[in-house]
Amino acid sequence: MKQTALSVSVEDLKVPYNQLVTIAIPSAFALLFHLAVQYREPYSHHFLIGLASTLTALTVVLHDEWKITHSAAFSVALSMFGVFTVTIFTSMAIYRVFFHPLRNIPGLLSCKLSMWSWPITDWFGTRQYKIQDMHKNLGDVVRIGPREVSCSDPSALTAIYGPTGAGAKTVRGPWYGAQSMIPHVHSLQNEPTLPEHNRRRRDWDPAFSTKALSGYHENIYRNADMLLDQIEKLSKKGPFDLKESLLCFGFDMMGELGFARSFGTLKDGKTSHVVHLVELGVRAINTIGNVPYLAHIMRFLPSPIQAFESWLEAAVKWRMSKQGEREFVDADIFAFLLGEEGKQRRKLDKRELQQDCMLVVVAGSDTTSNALAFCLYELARQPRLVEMIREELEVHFPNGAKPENFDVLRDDAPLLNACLHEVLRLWPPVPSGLQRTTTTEMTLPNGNSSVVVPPNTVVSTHTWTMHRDPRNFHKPNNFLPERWINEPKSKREVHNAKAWSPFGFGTTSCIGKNLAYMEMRLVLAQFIMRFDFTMEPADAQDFRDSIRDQFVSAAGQMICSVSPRHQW
Ligand code: HEM
Repeated sequence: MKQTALSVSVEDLKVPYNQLVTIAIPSAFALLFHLAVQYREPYSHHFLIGLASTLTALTVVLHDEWKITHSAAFSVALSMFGVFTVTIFTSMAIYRVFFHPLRNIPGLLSCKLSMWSWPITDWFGTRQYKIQDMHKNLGDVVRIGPREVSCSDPSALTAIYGPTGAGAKTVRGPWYGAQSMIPHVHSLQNEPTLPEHNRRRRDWDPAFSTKALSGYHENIYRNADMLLDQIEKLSKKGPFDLKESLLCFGFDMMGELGFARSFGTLKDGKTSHVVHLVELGVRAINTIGNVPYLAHIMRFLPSPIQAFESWLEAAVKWRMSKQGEREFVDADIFAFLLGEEGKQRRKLDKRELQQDCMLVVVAGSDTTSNALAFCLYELARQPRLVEMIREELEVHFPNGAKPENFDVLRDDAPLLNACLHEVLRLWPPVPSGLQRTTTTEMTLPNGNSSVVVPPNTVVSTHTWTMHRDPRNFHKPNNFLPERWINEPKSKREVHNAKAWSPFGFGTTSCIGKNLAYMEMRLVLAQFIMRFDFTMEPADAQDFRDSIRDQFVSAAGQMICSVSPRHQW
């Protein structure tokens, strides 16, 4: 009877017994090795698949020497590879679901088995909803990856990001490694260990000191004026995408303050290809951040990531060639990072500067402009609230004149500031968790009990869930700025300010918080005083539906009707 390729017996093939043993022994060892190390070495299966491929290739290459036919060698190789990989994946699946130290923590089966469901979720930007649903249905501590847990109890902020205990010993999670693009080259945000991060952060701090921030006033005023003038111009043609104008403001600000170079988008009246490149690059990097080894492969293939990297390289080269030339600002952030200003404790290499360049552009632009867009989206639907803010601000804008010193907006405009706190609660620009990897056992609060996770577990708190949890804020899905001003009237009006963490927590929290507030206050106050604005319900719904979680939030068009107020 004619044998089919895959049903040949060893005897038929005449594969020498010794050669089979040569293949079988390392395979058996490989599997045992995998079973033994898969928790401590979560990527061991990649090494083993590589080994299987090598053995398979060897079988094919050596078929002459082993005196078996080419097709028989191919069949053996294929069967062996199949058996090998199926065994590894079965062993992985069984281990992850039934024997893993996190096996008792509830989670979706797809998450327990692998990280591969996340790239799809992240490409479509629905991570915040998926994790929120898991917390709603399964509890405060849920398993969102084979070795990853998310916590929605606010006291976990101290446990995970706090300066003492197990939190102080954590390192950045695997997502940050993928952001680095170049292995072992990090931005401040991706620096894996806390001591090294803290050393670097000391070089950044002077760029965000009170003195430095007052040096940025002129830039913020000028760019805010350009933004408002551009809005006035666009408003004459009918409803337009207000979010795009706010994005231009965010990018131009960070270009000037970051490395003394404006992106010039406010002048041109539209976002440039660089802005789109950054957005696409960030979306791609975030998507594959779940599977960090993919990021390092993608770097070598033509992709938005590669194009983004080339742009960063050119931007840093340009800035280094302009040492001492200060067109826009006395001392930009890069002046401190390059050691032109202040005392530099650690000289950064060119590739680290590129990573920091990405951090400045991404962390400082999208976050602030999105927060402003979300705030105006909420206010467009609450004209009474807008009137109340105007009443509050009238004193600072007598007869439409601008205040001489915008610090009054910080010190004497509680409702304006409450709107910003509230929008950062309801629509946090960084909605999901900030991964940390434990290096020692960590106890995570879980309602009235707690959960202990072992070293090498990836942990995070889920900002979106905590901000919209009725146990932390009453009517959590409503935009109610008054909650930040008035004392709760009854026990039912829960207000747990400790759950509010849009800027992260601890020593790695946002360095740009004060700068962001300065920009947002200035733009919001002037916009409200200068314009009336509305959104059609359908446009408002479209905007809301377009909001995506791409580590930093992203959103589609925000079509608004804006008209200058005659009093202004
Ligand atoms: C509303 C606006 C903003 C929000 C909500 C926000 C949020 C955050 C969050 C959540 C983190 C922690 C990230 C982590 O642990 O991985 C962070 C870090 C950071 N942010 Fe912001 N950010 C904002 C504006 C800005 C601005 C204007 C800048 C100016 C450049 C900035 C620069 C940074 C930097 C450099 C870090 C890294 C800090 C470190 O690792 O030590 N951010 N931000």
